[in-house]
Amino acid sequence: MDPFDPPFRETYKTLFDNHFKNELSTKGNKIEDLQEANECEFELPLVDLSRLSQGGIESEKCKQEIAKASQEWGFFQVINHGVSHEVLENMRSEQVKTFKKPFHDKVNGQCDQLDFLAGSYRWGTPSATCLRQLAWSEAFHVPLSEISAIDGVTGLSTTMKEYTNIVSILAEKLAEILAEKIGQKPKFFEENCVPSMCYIRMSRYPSCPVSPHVFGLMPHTDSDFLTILHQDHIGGLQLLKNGKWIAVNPKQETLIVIIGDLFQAWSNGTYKSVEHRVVANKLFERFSTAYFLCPSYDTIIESCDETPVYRRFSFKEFRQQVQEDVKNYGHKIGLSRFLL
Ligand SMILES: O=C(O)CCC(=O)C(=O)O
Ligand SMILES: [Fe+2]
Repeated sequence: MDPFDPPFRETYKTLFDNHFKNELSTKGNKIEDLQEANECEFELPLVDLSRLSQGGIESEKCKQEIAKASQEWGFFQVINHGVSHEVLENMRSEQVKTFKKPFHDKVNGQCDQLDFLAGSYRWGTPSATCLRQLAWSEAFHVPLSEISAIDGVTGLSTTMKEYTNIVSILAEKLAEILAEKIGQKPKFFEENCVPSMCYIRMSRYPSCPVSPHVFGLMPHTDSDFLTILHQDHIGGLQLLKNGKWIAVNPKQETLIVIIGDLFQAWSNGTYKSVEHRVVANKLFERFSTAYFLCPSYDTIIESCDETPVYRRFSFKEFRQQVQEDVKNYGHKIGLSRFLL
């Protein structure tokens, strides 16, 4: 264990003790479905976005691929997305440096010249009642408004600004294409997705000696419109398709697009918000950066279909319901709460 790692073993000692005591009596008790992911015959769609600027039939075909992947997979990869190699690399190296600060400085928000990160640090799962619910990861969860408000004095803040400026344009462009394909107003995102609600999550998954007994990140769906994810070369991200977990293998220079719950509701179930998770790695640490496209709290999510599957709700209502369910049941229930 490195000195900057969160104290997983000490803090969650009771969960570890209970788990391994039970394991001796029941044999196994590991995350039993982990093996399936590698035996996958499917290839996650890969969309070349350079065709969007060609106009005409190529651009139209590209838009159709984006919509099809969002319907069939709720997950796809993009290349030629407009985020340069340099921007991706800078973001990664600044992120690595930040996570390698002493654990207590990260918790107390006392990282040198990184005051804007204060209060944004998360690690583990405070509500976990068993080892399977413990996320073996740490993250900085930073609203865009925090980033834009700071003067770019440090490497990290300048790099984050640069990164989010360009990724937010990409997120909005993809969202507009998806809106157009279901007959919703493409301008919706420009009008409703304000920077104070969109955020970036920088994650680190330390190497995990007790893998496969814990996840890096538990199975979940994203509570936003869509997420743009950049993962490093280690791997571990998986998505659920037809009841099977499928590995999203790292591919250099690609970004991953994940459809969130709000798009599923707004499209009346046409686009899918699928479960995904991160498997902890025994030997290597892993880094990822996720950008979440979210609307303001009072934005109403309502399908334009004549026979809606979900009742209309505000984003605030959705978030409150998720928080309440997590508190009462230990996990998110999500969109099924809003079914008609
Ligand atoms: O780190 C990853 O690959 C996935 C992160 C993720 O799913 C999330 O932050 O919601
Ligand atoms: Fe996610």
